[in-house]
Amino acid sequence: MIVETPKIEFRDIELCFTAEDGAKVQVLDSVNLNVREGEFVCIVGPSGCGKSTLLNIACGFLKPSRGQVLIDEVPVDQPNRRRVFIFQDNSVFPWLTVSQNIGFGLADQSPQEKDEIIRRYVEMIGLTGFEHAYPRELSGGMKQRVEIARALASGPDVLFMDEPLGALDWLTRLKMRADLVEIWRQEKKTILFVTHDVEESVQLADRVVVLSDRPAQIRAVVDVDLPRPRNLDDPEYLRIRDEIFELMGLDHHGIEAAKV
Ligand SMILES: Nc1ncnc2c1ncn2[C@@H]1O[C@H](COP(=O)(O)OP(=O)(O)OP(=O)(O)O)[C@@H](O)[C@H]1O
Repeated sequence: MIVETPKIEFRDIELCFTAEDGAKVQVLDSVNLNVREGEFVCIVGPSGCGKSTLLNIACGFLKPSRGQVLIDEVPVDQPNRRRVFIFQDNSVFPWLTVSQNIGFGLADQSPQEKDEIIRRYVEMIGLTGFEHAYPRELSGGMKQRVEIARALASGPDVLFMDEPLGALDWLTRLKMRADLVEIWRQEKKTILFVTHDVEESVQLADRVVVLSDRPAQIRAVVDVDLPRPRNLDDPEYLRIRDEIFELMGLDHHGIEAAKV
């Protein structure tokens, strides 16, 4: 029997912060999770439960109080340029053009290789014609595409994404989700993606990790075994979505009614 080595392994992660008044705040409790190479895993859970904290530990920005994260069987103890973190708040450099932003991390390549990589990612994110534009000339969605392209161009093997579409309007967000699926299909990177949005998680992920209230534990890991691109009217898609809502203690029908 072949036992697959996980790409990312969370082993019994606990994290406590010390608040301003000295009180201990436990954020994560006994989190165990294996992520396979090339897998797209979404993390959902109540606001403030510890989703970002978990990602920050995996990326090496924070040290757990107990347990450890391993990537390729090596304990994570600091950030590494092969693992890129993408935040909700766009952090493209305003003084650089689209091409310069995308090429920013490419110090080891020849000028020809660099141009080729930039061209490839400009095309992939659909910004051909905007190579020389500055971020101030781009919409929010376009800037977020540049951010994703910059991350991919640097050749990471793992992408940590913390609500990367959270600041976008609804329509742009829908489009970006579809684009993200396409980019992931082409690149096959391992992605750990935090979102508030259950629908988004079911559209994107191979598996959805549902966290409990703080201190967060893994309440369930839900497989989304549906072909991509996903049909959002597919009864199985809707069943999985509603299962996750239920796991989070939410009634999807109630939410729909509340929107009216
Ligand atoms: N540096 C810190 N010191 C003390 N407490 C912190 C610190 N960072 C985060 N926390 C607390 O840890 C908890 C988890 O925060 P985290 O940002 O991981 O939650 P989240 O699930 O990502 O939240 P949201 O869904 O609202 O983005 C929160 O209660 C937060 O106040």
